[in-house]
Amino acid sequence: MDPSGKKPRELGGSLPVPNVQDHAARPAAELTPAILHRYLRGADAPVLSSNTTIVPVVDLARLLDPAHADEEAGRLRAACEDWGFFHVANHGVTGHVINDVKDDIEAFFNLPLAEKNAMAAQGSSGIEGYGQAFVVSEEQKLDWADMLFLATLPPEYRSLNLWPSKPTTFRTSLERYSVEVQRVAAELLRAMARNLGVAEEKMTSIAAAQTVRINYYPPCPQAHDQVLGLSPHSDAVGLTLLLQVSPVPGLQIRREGKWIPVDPVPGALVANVGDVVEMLTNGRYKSIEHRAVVNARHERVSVAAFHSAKFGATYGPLEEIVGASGDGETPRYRTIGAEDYVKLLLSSKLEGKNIMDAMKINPP
Ligand SMILES: O=C(O)CCC(=O)C(=O)O
Ligand SMILES: [Fe+2]
Repeated sequence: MDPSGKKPRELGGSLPVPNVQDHAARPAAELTPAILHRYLRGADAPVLSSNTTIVPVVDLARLLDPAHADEEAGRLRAACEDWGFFHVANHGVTGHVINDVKDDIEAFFNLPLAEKNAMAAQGSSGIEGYGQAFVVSEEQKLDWADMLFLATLPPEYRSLNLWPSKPTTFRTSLERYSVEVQRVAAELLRAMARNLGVAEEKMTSIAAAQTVRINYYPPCPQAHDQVLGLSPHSDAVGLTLLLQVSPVPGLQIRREGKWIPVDPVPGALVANVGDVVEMLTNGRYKSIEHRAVVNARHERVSVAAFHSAKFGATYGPLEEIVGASGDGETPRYRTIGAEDYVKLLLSSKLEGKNIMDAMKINPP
């Protein structure tokens, strides 16, 4: 553990891969079988259509209103225990802040490739910047997406050299959005702490740091049903808040062996419990596997804001849940320093719940 709590440098990196937006922009004939092969996967579990299963909605304004807080907290508890995913309505992030960040993201991805590549992640120096993360072998199937991954909070964790300076408003728009979303995360975590009967700080501390992953999924006219925009994974963080920038569906969650679409709800964010909350709650709240599919004709953009503790913290089942001297539930996860946890994450392929499997002890 780094007692200074500073952001460590060499945490691990990702292998360089082709730019997907560039592939998609070229004439179809240039996308040869040899190129496409790196993206093609086999068939998977069936997808339920969105009108058969309804993902829960938590209304943040009601959660913060004493007249409705208890009822809404019950909804939040059920969503965390049973789903791990929910829409957040009335989150209070203004349309203005959201539209600005949307416009600036669109303008960034419309820049010529060379200008975007100037923000590219630098080899093994981390996974921040423009490109693709979590590519650890040449054999691994690739995702049909490019991304811009940036540490946003606290400000001292930022690598500003990788923050686009074009469009000129990008940095201020992203900063404003990131602060607002961190507030939403902290409010949700505070309500979760009350539901769990643990000290608020134990949960809100996992919104102290934030990274943002902006996913750009180009259309995939060939074999889009055999290609994924983002491989199945669970988020290795505390709490994720996702903005589905485009009206195009793509996000799916794994539930009872099926993939369920979580289609964009105008004005709402999508929240999901991450692996760290699963560990802290000793498995009461589950971090659910999810993926993104691609569309044959339409591009799709999403912005995931990941919240976690600052470096220097440790992650493990909370004392209030497992007891200080083994008098509570049996701990089902080991305890690990936040820095070692990030190293474990960055040395792994993005695949299912592999990080959680590495953290499990005492299976039930
Ligand atoms: O694009 C999406 O809807 C999912 C993004 C996601 O799961 C992630 O960035 O971790
Ligand atoms: Fe995710």
